[in-house]
Amino acid sequence: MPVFAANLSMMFTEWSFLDRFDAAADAGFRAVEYLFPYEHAPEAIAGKLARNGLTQALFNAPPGNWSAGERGLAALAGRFQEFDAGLSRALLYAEATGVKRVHVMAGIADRADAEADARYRAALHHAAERFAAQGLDLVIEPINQRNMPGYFLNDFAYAAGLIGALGLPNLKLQFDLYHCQIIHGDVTMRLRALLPIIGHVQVASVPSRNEPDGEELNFPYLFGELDRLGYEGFVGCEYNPRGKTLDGLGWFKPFEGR
Ligand SMILES: O=C(O)[C@@H](O)C(=O)CO
Ligand SMILES: [Mg+2]
Repeated sequence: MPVFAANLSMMFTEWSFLDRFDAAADAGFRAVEYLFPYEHAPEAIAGKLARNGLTQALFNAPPGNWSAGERGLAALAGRFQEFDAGLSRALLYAEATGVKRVHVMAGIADRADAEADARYRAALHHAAERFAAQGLDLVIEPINQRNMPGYFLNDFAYAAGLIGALGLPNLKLQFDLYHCQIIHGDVTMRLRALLPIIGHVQVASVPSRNEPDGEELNFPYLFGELDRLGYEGFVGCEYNPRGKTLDGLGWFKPFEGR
């Protein structure tokens, strides 16, 4: 059965960020993920993980100025120094939390722009080498244009081609079923084809991005498919609860404590 990681940027937001760790553990989660840890001291987060017996499944490297609309720096011109400083910051939190994979975002840029493409490849190469030295995977995630207009990495085939072309053993795909269904559909066949390069999975129902319990996707089938494929990584629960987080955990009952 999949090992689910509660996404603390979206779930348990009734609690303050640091209290979300306790709430997730009390609800039966054994792992957590979130977008960004950087407003909190690494030791504070490490303490919460340890006290609750939680595994840190994933977080994102600093994305630039998020509140100003930036969504990563890897493909952007003139931002390499800031990008690299962000990697150092992520590595600090990786060491404290024991996380084994970090999501590096591309940024808002035109994928048809050959210079942006070259910058993105060079930045990923650099970041993957820095991460490898600390035993970490670097994951990249195709994101749909409805949620993130103008985001550079907006296609699963392009991401897979890039991972293949760079040939870096620790560069992997973050396969968010929600984005895959919106961008392409045919989720099961893509999971099957891309399994060898998948480093992390995330889920939410489509189109609402609420609990993974229905709408366009058949989650019991997809969770079973991850098992049949032998996927051994985490499945991040990156959804906005319809109401209170705890009231929406019916879908999770069969997996509690795993
Ligand atoms: O799917 C998403 O949006 C996230 O996984 C992310 O990392 C960027 O928002
Ligand atoms: Mg995602």
